[in-house]
Amino acid sequence: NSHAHALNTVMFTVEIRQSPIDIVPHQASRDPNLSQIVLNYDRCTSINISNNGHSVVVEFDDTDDRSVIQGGPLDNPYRLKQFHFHWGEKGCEGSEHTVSGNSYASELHLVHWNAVKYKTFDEAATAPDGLAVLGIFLDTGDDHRWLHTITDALYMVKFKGSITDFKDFNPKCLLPSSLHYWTYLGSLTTPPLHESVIWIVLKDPITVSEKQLGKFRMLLFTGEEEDQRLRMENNFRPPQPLKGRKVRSSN
Ligand SMILES: CCc1cc2c(cc1OS(N)(=O)=O)CC[C@@H]1[C@@H]2CC[C@]2(C)[C@@H](O)CC[C@@H]12
Ligand SMILES: [Zn+2]
Repeated sequence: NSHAHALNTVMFTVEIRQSPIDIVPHQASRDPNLSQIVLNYDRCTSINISNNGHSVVVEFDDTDDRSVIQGGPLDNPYRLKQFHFHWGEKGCEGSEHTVSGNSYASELHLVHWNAVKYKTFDEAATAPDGLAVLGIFLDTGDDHRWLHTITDALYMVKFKGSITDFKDFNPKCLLPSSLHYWTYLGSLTTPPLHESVIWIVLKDPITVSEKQLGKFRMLLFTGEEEDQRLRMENNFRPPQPLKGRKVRSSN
């Protein structure tokens, strides 16, 4: 009958490489073939900052290879497209990846795409080697010297759907001192959860103050026209099953 027919045409996607994950350092394998990652952000061009209803996003001009990440697990340079953050409602949780079960207060994702193999970001976002996301943990402590450039702009993008110019910001100022990393094959952490991300998670966090982090929590999930005002917080996905994947560690 039609019901049985409908059932056997339903597509089931098998999810085997979902993100984030809990990273257990002593279970990660040191791979001598893993070179250091190289970030060429010196000619990067930020364009705007926006609230997409999930996070606050800074977008870059990705029409050429002016800002790329390469080396490490990557076979070719990947172009910087955007960065965004995930955070909690209180300091003890907010990151997406955890380390031996421990969360950080926030996590920064620098998103790059494989413009050598794919024509557009959206096409790359559905390919198994399409995206490379550099994850950086944020710890709470002293003020971060450069984060104010971003937190001072957040009041301009309070509502979902708001966007404003954000020029000449170089994300190099958000990197920790060491580029040691863990790497594994994973996915987007929000729907449609495409399994298209080579994750590179830096071992060392950067430090920001509670005051600076608090400014992210004044953003809203909701738009200006909506009567409900939902504070943007806890926009992180919990760790997903490893399903036999290997996490590799840089030297
Ligand atoms: C990696 C950063 C990123 C990209 C995308 C999402 C989420 C993302 O953040 S995360 N945390 O790095 O996974 C969810 C929406 C996705 C987008 C990639 C491009 C799309 C798949 C579009 O084609 C349609 C929906 C889009
Ligand atoms: Zn993210």
